[in-house]
Amino acid sequence: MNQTLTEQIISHAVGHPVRPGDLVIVRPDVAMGHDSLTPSIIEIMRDQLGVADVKDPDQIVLAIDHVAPATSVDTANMQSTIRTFAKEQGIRLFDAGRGIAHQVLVEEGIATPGRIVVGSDSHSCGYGSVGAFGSGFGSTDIALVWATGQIWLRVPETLRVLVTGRFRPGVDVKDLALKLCRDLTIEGATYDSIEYHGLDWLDLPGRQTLASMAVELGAKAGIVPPAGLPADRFEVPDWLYVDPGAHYYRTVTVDLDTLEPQVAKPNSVDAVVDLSEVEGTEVSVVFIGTCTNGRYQDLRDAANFLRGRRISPNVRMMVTPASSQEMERAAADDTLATLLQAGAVIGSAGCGPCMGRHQGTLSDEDVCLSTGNRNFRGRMGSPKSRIYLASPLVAAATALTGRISDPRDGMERS
Ligand SMILES: CC(C)[C@H](C(=O)O)[C@@H](O)C(=O)O
Ligand code: SF4
Repeated sequence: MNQTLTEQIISHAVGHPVRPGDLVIVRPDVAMGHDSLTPSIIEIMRDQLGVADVKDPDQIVLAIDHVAPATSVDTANMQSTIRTFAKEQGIRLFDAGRGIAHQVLVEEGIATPGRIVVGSDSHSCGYGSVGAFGSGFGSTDIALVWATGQIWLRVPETLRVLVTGRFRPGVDVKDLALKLCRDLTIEGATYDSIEYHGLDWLDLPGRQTLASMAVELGAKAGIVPPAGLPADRFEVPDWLYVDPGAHYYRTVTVDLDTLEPQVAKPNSVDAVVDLSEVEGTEVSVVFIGTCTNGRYQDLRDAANFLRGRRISPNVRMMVTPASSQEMERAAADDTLATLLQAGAVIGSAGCGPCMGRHQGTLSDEDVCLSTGNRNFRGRMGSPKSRIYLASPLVAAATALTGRISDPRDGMERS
């Protein structure tokens, strides 16, 4: 039977071939919970489902990443609840400072090709970067997985993104992710699984950027075929391969040879334009971080651009590494030092100000250019603030001038 990667993974999990539209019950390999929702998931499991103990502690992973370390007595108490629960149930916990779950589960080899990884977070689609079926679910669904080990799923249709060409200097995978938001819109792939083809050459961080933004198109999952992943870290099961006979209900093509730097304007992820249309817009904050663009390579790109220069005095620049490991790499060479010398503030590894809860919450007056994935009204703080989304390179160029700037100009200068 000819199948997409999505269909292969779900078929393997249920033990028989599935088709789009089938309703199936699967046993996810991993069910992740983080500090924002785990206390309520525990409550649902215990008070509403009447189940005291999780079915399989080895299936569950917990992370304290959203407001980490705690910022108030309330968040501190919620995090204590999570620690106690993890200890008592024998569940693996990545505590504050280790980093964003979506990054940590990839680093730790918990998300691997062919696995089903569900999480209480919409950006769980990012696990598709390693050829897993990663998907976000609501608290009740996750509580059910913890209680029973299982979840029900409707097999999604698969939308194929076919990428040709190569990025030109100054353009990167974030521009591709934003271009897809522009072309498909925020509802263009509702409940689909997106598969990104033509990218066997793309490195893992690039795949993570791309897959993490599948949900911004409404998708249930976003999978990059695992060919080209570092073989020493990721074993690809023999039943998981790109089948030339697979059926995609729709194919969208993007040619990287002609792709320009892209920017999403406030207040929608699909309000995307070529950078030239918003070039010169004044900003007060630049944020580099998140599960989309907070990795070493992102910090490195910004540092390379800013080396030996100071950011504009009109801008505050926040840099939040996605994990302790990524932060360590940035500290081991001159990446962190370069960013500090340029005037950046470095936050503790985690989600940082992405959701506006700490480490750089935006004021009424702020206009932010962020490397994150969402720019809804009030996303990073005040509902009066405004957020533009772009690549780390555009973020660095913008921090330098205090206005949305094209990194290609700076590259020519240096
Ligand atoms: C807090 C969490 C439930 C939320 C999500 O599901 O995505 C957050 O991570 C986000 O990015 O908005
Ligand atoms: S970094 Fe932002 S988008 Fe990613 S999980 Fe954290 S809050 Fe959500």
